[in-house]
Amino acid sequence: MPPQPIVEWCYLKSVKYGAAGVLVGHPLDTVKVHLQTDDPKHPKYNGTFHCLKTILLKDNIQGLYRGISSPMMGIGLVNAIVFGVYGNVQRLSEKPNELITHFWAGSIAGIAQGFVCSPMELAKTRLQLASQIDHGMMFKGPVACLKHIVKTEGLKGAFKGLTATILRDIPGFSCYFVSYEFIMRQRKQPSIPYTLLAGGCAGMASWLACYPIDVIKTHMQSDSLGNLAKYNGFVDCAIKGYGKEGIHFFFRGLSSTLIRAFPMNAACFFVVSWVLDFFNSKGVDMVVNPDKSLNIVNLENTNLGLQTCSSSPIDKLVRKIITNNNLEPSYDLQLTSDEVLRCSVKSYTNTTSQIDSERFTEKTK
Ligand SMILES: NC(=[NH2+])NCCC[C@H](N)C(=O)O
Repeated sequence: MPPQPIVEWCYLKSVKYGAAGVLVGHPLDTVKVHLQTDDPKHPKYNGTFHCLKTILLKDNIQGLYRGISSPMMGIGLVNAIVFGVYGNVQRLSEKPNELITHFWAGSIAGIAQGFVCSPMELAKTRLQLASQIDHGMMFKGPVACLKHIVKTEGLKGAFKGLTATILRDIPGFSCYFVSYEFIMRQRKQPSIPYTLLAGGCAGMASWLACYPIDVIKTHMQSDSLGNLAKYNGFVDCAIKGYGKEGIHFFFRGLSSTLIRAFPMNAACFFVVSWVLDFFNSKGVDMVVNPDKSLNIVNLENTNLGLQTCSSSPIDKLVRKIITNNNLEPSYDLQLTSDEVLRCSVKSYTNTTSQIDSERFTEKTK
């Protein structure tokens, strides 16, 4: 395996493309938060589109984009933690290709990102609902909002909703990765549209798995600060919400979440698989056999356990390696098994340190 510039790379990519996803998805996130916190006795909104329209008419496009700076600033870090932790846990486990491993790796990633995600979403939620909470106080941005919270409530205040965030994201991310893997495994060579479909479905499945906990999280994070707080914690919030409105409480805002989840996560997985493709094309390993034939291990689909939609035909890849290693570029290429490509090199000038047979055997085990 290559060393870990992967984290840096993923970070830079996810900042860029994560930000694009946030830009597209934020209005529906705002709708979700408003629907979740609407008063069931005197509802202001009667559905996703009504809510969208009402906010637009009242507050303009600004109303829908309020609070966006928080996920904009945090999404890169959150995604880097999610995909970095998930990938490494999955890769280093004993059975990296079993679905159950993806499940555990996703859960651990969900816990790890919670510590950044929770304050990020706290600021986001409070900015989105600015006109209704904090005495209608308008903060300049997420940093000003969190500063105010830390000043009045202490550091603990900035982590309001942490338990709910982690409890949401354990099922959220385990379901996210398991469903993505499962859908991708239905195809031998997933096309680009298929990869987008898999990512979109994984996003929707993950929100279905954790939505009621997300409702509680939003209520915890939009609750008044200090002594004025309505809820005494996660369980108290769930009981009070259920008591007030029954099971319906846990599902308000679900449709806007699902609509948002599809494009957002289709794009997210697509970018990730594209980034990994880049590494996979470097992660091809090879060994020169005593008979001067060359074995090339195609690491595609093993790196970070994500299946990729490779745009680079293996043939091109092999050519690159051959030239990079100053090998004679004419070769016969044949597939000897799913993972191992054997190509005989007519002649070669030198063997670089990249070529070592032990790594080869380990990877094909
Ligand atoms: N419930 C979850 N956290 N699911 C994972 C999806 C995360 C993704 N960034 C989204 O907001 O759609």
